[in-house]
Amino acid sequence: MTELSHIRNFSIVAHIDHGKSTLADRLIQSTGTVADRDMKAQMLDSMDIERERGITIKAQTVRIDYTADNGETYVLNLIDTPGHVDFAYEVSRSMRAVEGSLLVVDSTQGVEAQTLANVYHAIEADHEIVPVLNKIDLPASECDRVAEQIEDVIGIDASEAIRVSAKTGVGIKETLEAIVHKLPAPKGDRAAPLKAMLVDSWYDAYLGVVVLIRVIDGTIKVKDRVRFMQNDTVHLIDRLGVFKPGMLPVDELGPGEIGFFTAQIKEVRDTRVGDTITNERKGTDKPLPGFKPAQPVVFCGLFPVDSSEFEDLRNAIDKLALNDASFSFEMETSAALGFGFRCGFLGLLHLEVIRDRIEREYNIDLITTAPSVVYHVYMKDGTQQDLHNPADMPDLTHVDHVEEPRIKATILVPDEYLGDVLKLCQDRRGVQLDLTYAGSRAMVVYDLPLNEVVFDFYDRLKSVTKGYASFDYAMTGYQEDNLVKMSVLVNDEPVDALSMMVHRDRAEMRGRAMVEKLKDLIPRHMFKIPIQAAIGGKVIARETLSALRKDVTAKCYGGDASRKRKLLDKQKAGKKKMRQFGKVDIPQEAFISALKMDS
Ligand SMILES: Nc1nc2c(ncn2[C@@H]2O[C@H](COP(=O)(O)OP(=O)(O)OP(=O)(O)O)[C@@H](O)[C@H]2O)c(=O)[nH]1
Repeated sequence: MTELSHIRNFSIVAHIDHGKSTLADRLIQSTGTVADRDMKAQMLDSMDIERERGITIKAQTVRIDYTADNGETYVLNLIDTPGHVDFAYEVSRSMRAVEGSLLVVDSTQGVEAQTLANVYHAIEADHEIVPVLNKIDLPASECDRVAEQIEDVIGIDASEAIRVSAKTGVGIKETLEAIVHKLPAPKGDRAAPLKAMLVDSWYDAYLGVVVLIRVIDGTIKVKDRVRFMQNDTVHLIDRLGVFKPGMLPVDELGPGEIGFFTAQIKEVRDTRVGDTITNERKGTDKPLPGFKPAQPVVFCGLFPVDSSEFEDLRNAIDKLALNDASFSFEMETSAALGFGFRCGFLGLLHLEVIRDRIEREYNIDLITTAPSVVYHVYMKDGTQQDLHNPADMPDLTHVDHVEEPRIKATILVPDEYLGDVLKLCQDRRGVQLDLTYAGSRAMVVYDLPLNEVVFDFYDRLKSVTKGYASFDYAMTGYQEDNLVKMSVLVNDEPVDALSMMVHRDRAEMRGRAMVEKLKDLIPRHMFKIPIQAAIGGKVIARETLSALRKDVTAKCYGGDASRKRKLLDKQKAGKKKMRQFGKVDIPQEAFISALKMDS
């Protein structure tokens, strides 16, 4: 139990790659929280995939004991927050558990789109913010310019920004002192009934569900019976502790403290982030304002390439979902792809992470169908349905109108690429909301349909700006537009996995691009194959794949059966990565490639 005046709770906000994890590592290391020999670079990024991609996904936390220059020892609780736009929701909720933030900006780069997005979460959570200029060891470091930019663009005082090199350790002591002296101590009442915030939870193979909490009032001890107020369930605390960063048991957690407990909870789904935890008896009657659960916004189908792996895929998805309440799934059958799952994700990165993990950790080859957003379809009979899969779009004659989700996108980009960025946004049906300059960088704000962003917008943005643009977005709401389902027919058979929702004005262009691509991607067969794009019954684009003139086996001399068989076997092996549609084999890459746009 630590006195409130000696606790500081904080998070670090930064744009990707500006050095958040490196700084966290330094703070942990310099305070002796982890012995040097145990120090692995980037302690806080626990999952392999995160380490490989260098991004932090799951919020983690660590308790640091620091003896300040005034001789007093403080407990500093750092909650690590994810830096990527898909996980904005996790950022905002973990911010509510702390009182302050270090705002880390790479002094060779300056403020980026995610710096802004994340610092706004901190401002919204009423944080005291300490600016930190990182990477001052690099020759390209421009602290004065970047400090000025922080003041101009974000509007907070950066005159006392701490100059740090998380790499060499310069400025780390100053950072620790600033945490103690500039960030406020938490408030709370020890004598009040228990009130704790459920900050995060995850599944551990040995312990079951581990719950991360921030105690607001009262105390929590092992063997306490606690109530989850939103869920209205009661659990017996069987283990209580803090992260240093390994799990260290404690007897009690009091106001202002951050720690974890386990209570024989089986599934992450039984724990709602943002829930208020109180005593079973004589608990508080004033729960904390709850968070809204994260809603999946991007959906796609995941199918095993080899249909005999369906059960393995089910097993993999079940396991992944145990630890990720924001990932949703249901079984789906596709005429073309067989049995699979329709899955919902927070965004494209989330999708990629899950797909990679299934392929890598569970060794299952997947076909991913086009990512789609959730449309609101209003029927003529006055009913409304949420459309998660373009293949399920009702017949147009019954549809009154369709609404699609829109986003507000903020893009920061060096001047010289601005023209290309504006063109890209315009091509994606964007409406410009704002354009301002901060030094030699432009900040553009666009209202865009999420649908136009989900597939390859990041890739396109990166390529037209040579990687210099940064991007962030937030959902703004739904808006009606002229949206229709485009189906694709190969050899007169509809390929449901290639259906997509498009804007009517762009349908022909998209249809043409799609059939042209498919013509290149589908190998020639022994017969002519028409490839068509259609809206309702109307064909809007058509290509024909001509027939193979020669039999592949024709080259073999008439009687040599074994050679002939070898050749056919070889063909068969090549077919493994193909799916059959009617009489036509379509290679797996065709599904992804055909959906990429070249605009
Ligand atoms: N030269 C120099 N490099 C640094 C410094 N701090 C971090 N880096 C490097 O910058 C890169 C990004 O640092 P990270 O700590 O992974 O950045 P991050 O902000 O945690 O990134 P995400 O976890 O992806 O959000 C790494 O290659 C670090 O080694 C510094 O002070 N000086």
